[in-house]
Amino acid sequence: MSMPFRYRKLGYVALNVTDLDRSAAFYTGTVGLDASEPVAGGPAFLRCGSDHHHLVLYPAKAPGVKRVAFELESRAEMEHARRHLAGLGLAVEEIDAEERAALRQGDGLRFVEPNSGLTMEFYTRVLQMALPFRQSLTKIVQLGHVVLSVERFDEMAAYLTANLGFAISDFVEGRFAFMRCQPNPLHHSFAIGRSVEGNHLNHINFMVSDIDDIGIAMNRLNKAEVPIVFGPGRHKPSGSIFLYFLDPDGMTVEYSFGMEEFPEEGAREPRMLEAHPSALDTWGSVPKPAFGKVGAIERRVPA
Ligand SMILES: CC(C)c1ccc(C(=O)O)c(O)c1O
Ligand SMILES: [Fe+2]
Repeated sequence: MSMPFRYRKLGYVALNVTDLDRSAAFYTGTVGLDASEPVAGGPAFLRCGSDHHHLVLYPAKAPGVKRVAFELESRAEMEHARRHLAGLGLAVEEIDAEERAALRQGDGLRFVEPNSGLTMEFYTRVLQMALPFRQSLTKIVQLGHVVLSVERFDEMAAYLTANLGFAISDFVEGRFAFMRCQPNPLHHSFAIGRSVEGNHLNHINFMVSDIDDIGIAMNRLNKAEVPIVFGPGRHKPSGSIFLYFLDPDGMTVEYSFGMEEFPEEGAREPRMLEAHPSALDTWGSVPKPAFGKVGAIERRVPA
């Protein structure tokens, strides 16, 4: 499997939200992230680990994904990526000094994935916070993955694997492709689903360290009247136990516990799983209609 440059991990997701204070309060007070700075007028920098941010909220007219950012292993990998992306003919934009300072990042480049219109960012250095993530509400251990619904499903899966260093871990036939950013071991840090109604966010995921976090979250969310839209259940592809709910704009958020990991060498081949409800939940729950529906992919205006 070719690796044109080496990823470290899914770094952060930038979301557009229609009421910044309401969403910041939700992601801290209900989801359990910590704010790294006072929210003020935004963006709001939220974290679930030592990095300065894993979720960045921007005030906007419509909810959606502004960009998805991946951390690369080193500055040398950043150079490899820069050259590789230029060779693909992508217009690569360096993040300017002012924005890098606001993001507390040492570097960063952005480009648009041509099939989905998603802005992707690569970076290597982000401020490490002095105090540990508090896990005050639930034991979130990391930002897990992002899933998009896209019309050019086959083309995007082919593009990401042929050109951007992703490897397919599993398919659900014709419906979903789950991808790891090599050599990160997680079954998927990014996935796409087939859409017939435009390109949009499906969900973002936070991984928790304990199965109890899933059950406790279900009761906490029900008490707070947060709509639960799928689960609890267990995903066949990664083996994780999950619960999905809606944020104040109707965007879908997932908590999950446990996930298959892949070695860098000798990883198993991707499976083609039958498109059957039990491939998504072996426990038998089915998604509510609001699952994975809200969140436009922001179209980037070139500088
Ligand atoms: C239903 C969604 C797209 C889904 C399916 C399977 C997994 C997994 O195996 O972990 C997910 O994380 C999902 O979000
Ligand atoms: Fe997921």
